[in-house]
Amino acid sequence: MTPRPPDTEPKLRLRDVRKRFGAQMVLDGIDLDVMPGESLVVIGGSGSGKSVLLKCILGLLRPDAGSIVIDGAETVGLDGRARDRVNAHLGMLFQGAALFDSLPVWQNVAFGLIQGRHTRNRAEARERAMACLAQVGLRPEVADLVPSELSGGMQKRVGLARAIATRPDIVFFDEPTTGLDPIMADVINDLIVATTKDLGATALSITHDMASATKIADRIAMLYRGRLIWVGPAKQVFESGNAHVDQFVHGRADGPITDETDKTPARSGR
Ligand SMILES: Nc1ncnc2c1ncn2[C@@H]1O[C@H](COP(=O)(O)OP(=O)(O)OP(=O)(O)O)[C@@H](O)[C@H]1O
Repeated sequence: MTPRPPDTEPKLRLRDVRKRFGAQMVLDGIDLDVMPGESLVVIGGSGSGKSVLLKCILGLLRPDAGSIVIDGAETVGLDGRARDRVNAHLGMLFQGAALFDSLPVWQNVAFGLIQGRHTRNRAEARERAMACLAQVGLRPEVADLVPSELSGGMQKRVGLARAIATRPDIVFFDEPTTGLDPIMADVINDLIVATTKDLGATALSITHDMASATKIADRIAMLYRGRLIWVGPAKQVFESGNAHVDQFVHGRADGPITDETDKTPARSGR
């Protein structure tokens, strides 16, 4: 049998993506490719547009112009069922975990399985949820608690279990370590690496926590004033040769980044 050629098509391809709010240009022509199985992290200061970029990719915001191709198919302009079909292949860990407080943990994890019609069988959904909870290091007893009974770190684990429950092709991580102490942040970073590897998934994360970025990224891209000013291997981010990147990743007050809102790299557990 002839070996299958390696995947050379990006899992996610952005071309000239633009978004403005009134007079404020937030995304000013973003080009980005994320290859299958790759983990790419977008870094940038507060207000640099990381969340807007993520929302555009997820279809929660419509770009003013440009193209966002997921698995070879254009997604800009899709809505209703067509968008749901795309999103059924995506997993998302929201900032603050965004769990439903009225539902027990296992139902939070199973939510996407039932909603995305991966299964209609409640017992099967619970079984899958329990397996995902074990994967993120939570004991079975946690399954029947409600999120408010859990610590912040445990809630993040539940959010991660939910993100991977549907075995998505692409997982998105929105500031995954925000609000966690440095040790718990490191545990979550390790789990992110382990679970995405286990799925063979592609990962796109946004963060301003450099410890997290360097731990989970194969490549890092820096967003500044609406543009990706540097994209390169994670290992090179501290020797990028770009003065803006250098200032940001070392968290220096002095340098070419002059806008207060642009220079806020955070350590874990900011
Ligand atoms: N729906 C909206 N309407 C108007 N302006 C918006 C909207 N969403 C975002 N913005 C603006 O776009 C800019 C980028 O915001 P965004 O939330 O993407 O930043 P960020 O890089 O994710 O910041 P942080 O790290 O603080 O979360 C900000 O100036 C914000 O006020």
